[in-house]
Amino acid sequence: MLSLEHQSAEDFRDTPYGRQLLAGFRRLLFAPELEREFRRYLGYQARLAQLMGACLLLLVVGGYLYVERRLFAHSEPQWLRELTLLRVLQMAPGVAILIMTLFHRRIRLIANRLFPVLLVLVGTIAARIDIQYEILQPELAFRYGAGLLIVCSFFFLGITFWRALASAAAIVLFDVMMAALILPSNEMQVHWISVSYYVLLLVIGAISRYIHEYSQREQFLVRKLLGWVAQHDSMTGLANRRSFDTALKQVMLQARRDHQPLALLLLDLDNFKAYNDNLGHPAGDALIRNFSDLLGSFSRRPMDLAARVGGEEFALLLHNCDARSAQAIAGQILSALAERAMPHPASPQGAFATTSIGIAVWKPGQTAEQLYQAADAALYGAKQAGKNRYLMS
Ligand SMILES: Nc1nc2c(ncn2[C@@H]2O[C@H](COP(=O)(O)OP(=O)(O)OP(=O)(O)O)[C@@H](O)[C@H]2O)c(=O)[nH]1
Repeated sequence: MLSLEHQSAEDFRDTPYGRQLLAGFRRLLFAPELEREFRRYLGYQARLAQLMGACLLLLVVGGYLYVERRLFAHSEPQWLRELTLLRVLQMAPGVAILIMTLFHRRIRLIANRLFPVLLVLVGTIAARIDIQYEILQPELAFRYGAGLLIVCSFFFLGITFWRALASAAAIVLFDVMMAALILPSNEMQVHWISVSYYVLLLVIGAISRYIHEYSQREQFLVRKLLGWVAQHDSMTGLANRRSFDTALKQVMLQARRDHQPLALLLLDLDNFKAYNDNLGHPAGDALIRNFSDLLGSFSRRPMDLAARVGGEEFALLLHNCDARSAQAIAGQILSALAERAMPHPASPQGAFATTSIGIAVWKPGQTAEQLYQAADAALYGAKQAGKNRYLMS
């Protein structure tokens, strides 16, 4: 990794993406939550490759089937019947993949788990056909189909390196087992040449896929980090004004749909200019971070949001929260800040840093702007009434 990138990751160690970039992922495995997210991303990214892979499989196997039926029509009817059945069985997963990739997202997610199994099935059938060709030794033989599928397992299905490796290894293993069962021992010795070829393809495929997936994972983390940066305030890690505005609209829609109350708290640190003037700007920054940390702990449920909406101005959006609960939470915030006892030598309100809070509860028909204005008016009222308190609109 470049030193500049390393530096950026260091700056974002508070995010799961930054932490993962710093921790590294040489084993091609993220922390569990991130790993799930990455696999979903990989599945969606690979949709086109999966469609192409399925079409290719149908085309190649269909072509083989056509030519084989013409070539062997007169010589080995029993083998031909078997071969036709095996080829049709090989085409079935291709059709299944085609159908599943065209379906809804959730079905595709389930389908992604099935792909390694289907691949092993197609590969094992290919190995079985190859062994039969070894026995019959016809003039023209479409052999090493299993080798082709070993390589394909690393590139077409959008499955992780480890799953692809396990699938490819399973194909080789099944091939060895079938050959040991079917071939006489003198022919088995020759078959080891095929096996060594499969192993070589497996190693080449695995190395290329490892390098490819490593850079895919890096890109994924950097993309996620960029998304995070666009939505968060860099100093505090809270949501920024832009993502707050978006979330407010979304949560309001949800509240309207569910007929649930929604509360907005606007918070402004008291006498912050005097704090800066007295203790210096870096100390002011530290107070902002400390307060953000406190406020973040009050955004506990998935649809709640704590944001820094201005210099020393914050917002707390509380889903399914009525006026009584909102006031109780505002009271808790004031107490928690008092408990932290952060000295404020220039505050007329006392020895420690305090905040004022304006509360507004959404009323049906109210727009996001109107709700914000109501909370802002309440905040102004709290300041006018002597600060270090909350006021309902
Ligand atoms: N250290 C620091 N100061 C900031 C930051 N953003 C804004 N400020 C300062 O915050 C101060 C806000 O001052 P005012 O708007 O007058 O508010 P106040 O002094 O808190 O007065 P009241 O709100 O009435 O209690 C200004 O001096 C800004 O320079 C920041 O990121 N870091």
